[in-house]
Amino acid sequence: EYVWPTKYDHFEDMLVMHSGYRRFGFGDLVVPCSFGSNTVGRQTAAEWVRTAFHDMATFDHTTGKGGLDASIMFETESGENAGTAFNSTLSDIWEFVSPRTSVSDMIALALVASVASCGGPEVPLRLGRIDATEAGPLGVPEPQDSLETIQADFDRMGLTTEEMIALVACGHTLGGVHSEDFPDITGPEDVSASNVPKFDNTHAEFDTAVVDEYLSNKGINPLVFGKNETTNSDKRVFGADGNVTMHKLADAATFSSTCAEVFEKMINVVPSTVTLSEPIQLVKVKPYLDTFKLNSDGTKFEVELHVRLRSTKGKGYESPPSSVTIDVLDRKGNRTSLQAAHATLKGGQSYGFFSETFDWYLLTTELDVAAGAESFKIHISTSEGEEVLDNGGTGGYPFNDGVIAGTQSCLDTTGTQGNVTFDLYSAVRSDLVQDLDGAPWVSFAHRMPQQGAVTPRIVVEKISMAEVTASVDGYKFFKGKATTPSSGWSTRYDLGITLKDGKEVTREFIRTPSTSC
Ligand code: HEM
Repeated sequence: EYVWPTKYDHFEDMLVMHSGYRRFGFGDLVVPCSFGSNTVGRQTAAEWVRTAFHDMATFDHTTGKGGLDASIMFETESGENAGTAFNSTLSDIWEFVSPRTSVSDMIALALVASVASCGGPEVPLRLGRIDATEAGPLGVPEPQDSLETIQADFDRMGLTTEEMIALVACGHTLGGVHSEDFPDITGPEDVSASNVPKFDNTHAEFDTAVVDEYLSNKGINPLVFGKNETTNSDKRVFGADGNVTMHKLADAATFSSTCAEVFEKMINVVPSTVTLSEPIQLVKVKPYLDTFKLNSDGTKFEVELHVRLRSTKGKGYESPPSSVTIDVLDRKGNRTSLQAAHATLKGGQSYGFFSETFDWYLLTTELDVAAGAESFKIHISTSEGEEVLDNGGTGGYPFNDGVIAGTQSCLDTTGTQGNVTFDLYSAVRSDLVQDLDGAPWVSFAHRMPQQGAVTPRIVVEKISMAEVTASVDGYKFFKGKATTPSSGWSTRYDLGITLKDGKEVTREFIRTPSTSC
């Protein structure tokens, strides 16, 4: 059962909240499938799918090396990765990379989002991929390769002939071949950005056209019907088992379910040292503690709390609850019920792929610092009765009032050329200060440019904080300094304390401040 918070909460947000209230906008780049963030002759959704394949295609199942590990970042100059698609995909996902999101997990998400946006099936998404720090071996099949070579490549990746056929057909239902990168395939007559012969007549629809056109021997796929037989690799691949698999794939439902299976298998091909999470499940009731801070005189906690209810047909609260109440437990054992209101901006709803809808409730309140804030439960009243959610049986959703982000945190741009310094403050509950094992800390995620790659690397630095003289009743203040290249100033940090009994209390994934010191 889901217990809040998890390190993948942010990922689940990116996966599902594409429009409406509190949208994350990751899907915008591939919506609609035919355009997205396209430029002439380029289809972003197709590029994202191709990038996932090329990154994964170097896997060797005998050594467990390679696979979806973002090593493509360092391999874009190699011949088997012709075209600008890879760097363009990596630039697209750049701003979403964080200490909680590896580039390789983002590539997997990119595939899932593209397939969804183009009308394809839901591909389950597991997380936990770890990024390579250098180029891996080569190994992406190329159009001029013989069937034996291509089969040997897929065999090395741990995929059967049937899976090979399906994966190529599922991939090549989108996009086409760029004349600028493959003039030998498209012909020398018109080599231009806009000349991109497509794999089928519906290149922006995730459908069986690529299969149908192949089977009827009447189509436009440049890797099937190309004048140059040498580069007709799709023709060789599709016919590898005497068209048995292609005939199966001609059925729309089979095509859809098979593509979901082989895509899932493809994005889960990871180095043997990586353990992936369970597939991300959409959470039915999810809280967001957006603000939890001390007011100016330190007597109150200022709280802004959202609750997101899934309202997707058949999967959530289809008719709006009559009330959503937050039941707050203070440190003295007292409970207070506070009513959350349906959010009003953009109708208080957000939307995702596969007709997902969510309804948002908001509570803005102040709580007494003297009483403390332990945890909260969520009460939801519907026509069927009242439901009390206690965070998957844990007794409540924690406020974690042991460590609070200091609002004094600020950005100092006057430092060394090209760098910025942050003064980061935390408030630590006074009764915990005597139990500290070492100083309170900041875990700061630097976004460091990396040589040979367009995507930065996340380097996490643990910084000790020192006590400052200011304090309020119940809390002591600490300060730490982090310096980072100004190009990567917008990042995240965690605050934490380690107690003598080994327990850690943290407040995580805080945005760096933009106000100047
Ligand atoms: C034998 C294996 C394969 C070969 C030889 C091959 C070859 C190619 C070539 C030459 C292109 C044109 C690239 C460009 O001009 O930008 C292409 C595009 C593409 N490939 Fe493959 N491919 C193979 C397998 C796959 C697989 C397994 C997938 C996905 C699962 C895939 C997905 C795509 C997509 C989506 C495009 C369109 C890209 C765009 O329009 O920008 N390919 N492929």
